[in-house]
Amino acid sequence: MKPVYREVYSFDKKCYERYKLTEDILMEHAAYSIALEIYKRFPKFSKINIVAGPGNNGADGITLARILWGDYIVNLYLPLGAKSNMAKLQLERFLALGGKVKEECESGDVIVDAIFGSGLKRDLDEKIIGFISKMNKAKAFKIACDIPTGIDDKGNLRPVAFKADLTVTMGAEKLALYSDFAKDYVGEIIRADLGVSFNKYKGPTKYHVWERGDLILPIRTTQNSHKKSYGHLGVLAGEKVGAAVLASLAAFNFGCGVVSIVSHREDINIPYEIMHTHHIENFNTLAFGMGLNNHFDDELEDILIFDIPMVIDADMFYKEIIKDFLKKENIVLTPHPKEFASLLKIVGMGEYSIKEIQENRFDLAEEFSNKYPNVVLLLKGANKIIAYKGNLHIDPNGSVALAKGGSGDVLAGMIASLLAQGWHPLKSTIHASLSHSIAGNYNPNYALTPMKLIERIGNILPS
Ligand SMILES: NC(=O)C1=CN([C@@H]2O[C@H](COP(=O)(O)OP(=O)(O)OC[C@H]3O[C@@H](n4cnc5c(N)ncnc54)[C@H](O)[C@@H]3O)[C@@H](O)[C@H]2O)[C@@H](O)CC1
Ligand SMILES: Nc1ncnc2c1ncn2[C@@H]1O[C@H](COP(=O)(O)OP(=O)(O)O)[C@@H](O)[C@H]1O
Ligand SMILES: [K+]
Repeated sequence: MKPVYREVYSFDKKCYERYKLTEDILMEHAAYSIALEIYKRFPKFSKINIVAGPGNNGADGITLARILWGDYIVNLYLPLGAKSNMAKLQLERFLALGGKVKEECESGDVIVDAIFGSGLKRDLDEKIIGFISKMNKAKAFKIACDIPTGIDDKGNLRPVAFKADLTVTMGAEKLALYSDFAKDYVGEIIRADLGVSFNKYKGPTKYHVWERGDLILPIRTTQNSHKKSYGHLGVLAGEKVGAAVLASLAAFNFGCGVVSIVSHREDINIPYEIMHTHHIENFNTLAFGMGLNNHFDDELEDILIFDIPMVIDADMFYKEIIKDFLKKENIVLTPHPKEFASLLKIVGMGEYSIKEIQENRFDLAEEFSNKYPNVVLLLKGANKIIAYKGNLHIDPNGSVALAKGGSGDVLAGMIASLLAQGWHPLKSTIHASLSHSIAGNYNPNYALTPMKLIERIGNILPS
């Protein structure tokens, strides 16, 4: 689990004011950390093209050009000139070394984007958009300095961005690097220290990114136990029974001792290992909403009274009664952006389009969590956001292979499985999400189906 931050200016300030470092020292470390990646990956005299902007992101790029000069063929471009004091100083140093600023773009082995970093304020203009488009088309290894140019502090594209293979981010990782939009642009992310240990640089944060190595699986440790030691989950089946079947099978494969489908219909086919009942009783956990439509509408008041953990999904986010479930403890909500829009409307937090939800995912998840601190919210997407007590936990480990009907039903079943096995709602949600993401990394990425995903839950190796 690694901390991420909305901004790092306050940490840079701490370096200057408390630790007596200078801008020059920080910048030297920033540029040197990119140089190290180039030294590691490319032989001497490879051709390195560096496009530097007018501010301190550009100054990092110019510093890099000076460090590499003599060891590599360095082409430095300054399409907007050098404007900040540091950019001007770094340019003087580069020129003193015999470096030259190029006018016309050449092909190369590496392109470094140091146009804009954390200072991006508005949409890029046509000239820069043209530049970025050329850089993106070039056949070279692409490195972004701090953050790919065009991605703003919320992680949105303004309106295009540099498509990096590697982002070397300065000081601490920024939350913006983990937006759904940024996922196709950041490439591998490496954090650079700026002259003091990360432990001295960083501060407290509400934002954390979870990695594969953090995964905890529900490995059984007690031989003297029986099926009910691992919980009895009830999954409500409504109009689309398949959704409940997928959730049930996922829960069963993820360790839940007994799983039952509750349905008022007789004519449904249920896999042999899943039980079928008509009544909601004897469960220690419930999952419902997936494929439900209006089935069980008359029973939702009664379900409210049960004092057991619940995973609430899909169709439930369109019903007014959802407000009452939010007052309970041990509730996990798993909306996708459209369902989240409906939920926000019902609870009076505003009317948002799906686009607006996606552009404000972090803010809205945090706001919701502050309003409903008892509830765990998992907002689905390319990078899942899990919000609890105003903190955001981000799972960026999933892949586009999961973009298939039924993936979400599997996820709901997996969370419910861990709840049924007695785990805390936040822990259940984080580790079910990580497992779902890891199991969902499938090659070829168009061919994953929910049934294959369920099968793969059993093949995740403990880390
Ligand atoms: N202490 C620090 O501040 C450090 C900063 N560093 C680097 O400095 C960067 C931040 O530097 P700055 O604050 O100077 O910001 P940037 O260099 O990211 O951008 C600021 C400049 O770009 C212009 N600008 C912003 N948006 C624009 C747009 N859409 N079109 C045209 N011009 C636009 C601004 O007017 C300003 O001139 C970081 O991303 C990092 O790379 C590192 O060297 C480490 C230390
Ligand atoms: N591009 C993607 N990258 C990573 N994960 C994705 C992507 N698209 C979808 N997912 C994940 O797949 C699941 C899809 O859920 P959902 O849309 O509710 O599907 P369904 O309702 O059909 O089961 C979510 O967990 C989501 O985070
Ligand atoms: K950049």
